[in-house]
Amino acid sequence: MTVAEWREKSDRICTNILASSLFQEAKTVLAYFSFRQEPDLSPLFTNSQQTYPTKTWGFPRCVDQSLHWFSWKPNDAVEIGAYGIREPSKDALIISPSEVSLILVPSVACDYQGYRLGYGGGYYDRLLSSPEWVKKPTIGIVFEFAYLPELPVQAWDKRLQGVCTEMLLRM
Ligand SMILES: Nc1nc2c(c(=O)[nH]1)N(C=O)[C@@H](CNc1ccc(C(=O)N[C@@H](CCC(=O)O)C(=O)O)cc1)CN2
Ligand SMILES: Nc1ncnc2c1ncn2[C@@H]1O[C@H](COP(=O)(O)OP(=O)(O)OP(=O)(O)O)[C@@H](O)[C@H]1O
Repeated sequence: MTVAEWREKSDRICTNILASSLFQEAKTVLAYFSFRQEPDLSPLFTNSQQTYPTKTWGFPRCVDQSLHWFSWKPNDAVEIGAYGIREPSKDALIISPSEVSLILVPSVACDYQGYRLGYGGGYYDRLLSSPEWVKKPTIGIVFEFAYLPELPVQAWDKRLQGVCTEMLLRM
C-alpha cells in the first residue's frame, strides 16, 4: 500500500467511526497508536476532529502479559514501549474499566463472525476474557482487504462485536 492510499483508507475508517452512534455516545474510548501499517486513527484523537475535550481517550501500555490503560490527549508525552509501539506515560491518569464505553481494537485481520487475528501476543484475548471487560463494545479495525469470510479460530479467541473497514462499519 502506498502512503497516500494508507492515509486515504485510514481517513475513511475514521469517518465511519465518527458517524456511528456508539462512538458518538461514548465518553471514554480505548484506541491504539498505529504501528507498521495498521489503520491510523490519529485524526480521531488529535486536534483535527476535536473529540478532545468531549471524549477521554485511553491507550495501552504492555505490562508483562497485560494491557494497562492510561489517558492520553494531544501534546501529552508518548514513550516507545514494548515492540517499538508508542505508549502513554505510566504517570498519566489510569483508565478504569467502569468508565470505558467502547474499545477500538487493532487487528491484522477480522472475519465475518467477528473473530480477530492479531500480532500473536494474546493481549486482547486476555483482556476480553476478564470479567470487567467482557461486556464492553468492541470494534475491530482493519482495512477491507483484511476483512475475510473465515479465520481459523482457537479456543481462547474472543469475538468482537463489530468490525470497521474503509467500506463499512458492521455491528
Ligand atoms: N498499535 C498497536 N498497539 C498495540 C497492539 C497492536 O496490535 N497494535 N497490541 C495488540 O496486542 C499490543 C501489542 N501486541 C503485540 C504483540 C506481538 C507483537 C509482535 O511483534 N509479534 C511478532 C510475532 C510473535 C508471534 O507470532 O509469536 C511479530 O509480529 O513479529 C507486537 C505487538 C498493545 N499495543
Ligand atoms: N485468556 C487467555 N488466558 C491466557 N492465555 C491466553 C488467553 N488468550 C490467549 N492466550 C495466549 O496468548 C497467545 C497468543 O494468542 P493469539 O495468537 O490469539 O494472539 P493475538 O490475538 O494474535 O494477539 P494480540 O491480541 O496481542 O494482537 C496464545 O498462545 C494463547 O495461549
